[in-house]
Amino acid sequence: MSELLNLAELQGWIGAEETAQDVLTAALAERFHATLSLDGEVAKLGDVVPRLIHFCLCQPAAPMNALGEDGHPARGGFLPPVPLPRRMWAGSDITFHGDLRVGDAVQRLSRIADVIVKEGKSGTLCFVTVDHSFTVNGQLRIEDRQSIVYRALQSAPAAVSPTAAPVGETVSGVDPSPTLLFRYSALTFNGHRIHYDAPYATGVEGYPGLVVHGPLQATLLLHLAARVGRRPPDAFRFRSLSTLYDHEEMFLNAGTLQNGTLPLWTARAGGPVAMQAEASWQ
Ligand SMILES: CC(C)(COP(=O)(O)OP(=O)(O)OC[C@H]1O[C@@H](n2cnc3c(N)ncnc32)[C@H](O)[C@@H]1OP(=O)(O)O)[C@@H](O)C(=O)NCCC(=O)NCCSC(=O)C[C@](C)(O)C(=O)O
Repeated sequence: MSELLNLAELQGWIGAEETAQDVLTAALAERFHATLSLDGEVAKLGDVVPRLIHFCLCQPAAPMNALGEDGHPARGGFLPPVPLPRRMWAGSDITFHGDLRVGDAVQRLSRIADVIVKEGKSGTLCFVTVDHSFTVNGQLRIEDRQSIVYRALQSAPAAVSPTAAPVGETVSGVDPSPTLLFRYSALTFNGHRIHYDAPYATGVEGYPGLVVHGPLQATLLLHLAARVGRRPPDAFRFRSLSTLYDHEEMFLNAGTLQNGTLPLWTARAGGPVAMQAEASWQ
């Protein structure tokens, strides 16, 4: 384990809670629809909105002087002060109990559920698990268990599986252009520089390009699942296993829908699985 990490101290954050409020506006619904190139009509006041729009809601609006070097709010407030600078979204496990609609006043309660350290092939990994619940008028709509991973700057590039991802039964290509990445960052009020600041992403964090957001990949996969399953899934979970960058086309793949479950994954052409996901219907 890295000498910098005091796990017992970081685990003192377990149980910390934060609440946030937001109103789901027609403007957000329209911009989300446009950025994700979704089919159908844009949701209007009172209409059900597309799933995973909740990633755009209740985001912290830290003042400029409260940001860390990576562009996220500095750690040590709600999130534990993990002293490993490279932050990535590792995965999420989401259950939809109901729909969100344009005009909803949404409340998010977030709680630090766990902090653990693992030794990965690329070096020390610190995983922070955050449980979010989204309610409207006191009614639970979404439960979302998010896993964030932190890594050292000097850690080796994550080992990339030599096995190319299989090609799905349904495949769709997306150009993860800097414009798409920027618009998604704006939708989610995410100042993380790895997605839009190429000199920082390559020179400081050592990536070969701008990093494609985990939640963007997840949202694109969920909407592919909704097309294959002919309705939005009731649950969705994903894990980011390798990184995708802006300079290579990203492929969204869906496997075979069986017993109400659909495997999904993203990959670049000839590359390994980047995000592994599963959509399920009750
Ligand atoms: C995390 C990396 C570095 C580990 O890569 P590695 O080679 O070091 O790990 P490993 O040796 O394969 O595995 C070590 C252990 O970690 C576990 N593990 C391994 N991966 C995961 C995962 N995803 N979720 C949960 N567990 C994971 C794995 O199961 C194993 O556990 P074990 O020892 O108990 O068997 C590597 O998997 C990787 O590079 N993943 C891609 C991450 C990514 O691209 N995320 C999306 C973009 S970042 C983003 O969206 C940011 C945003 C939106 O701005 C934001 O800040 O919120």
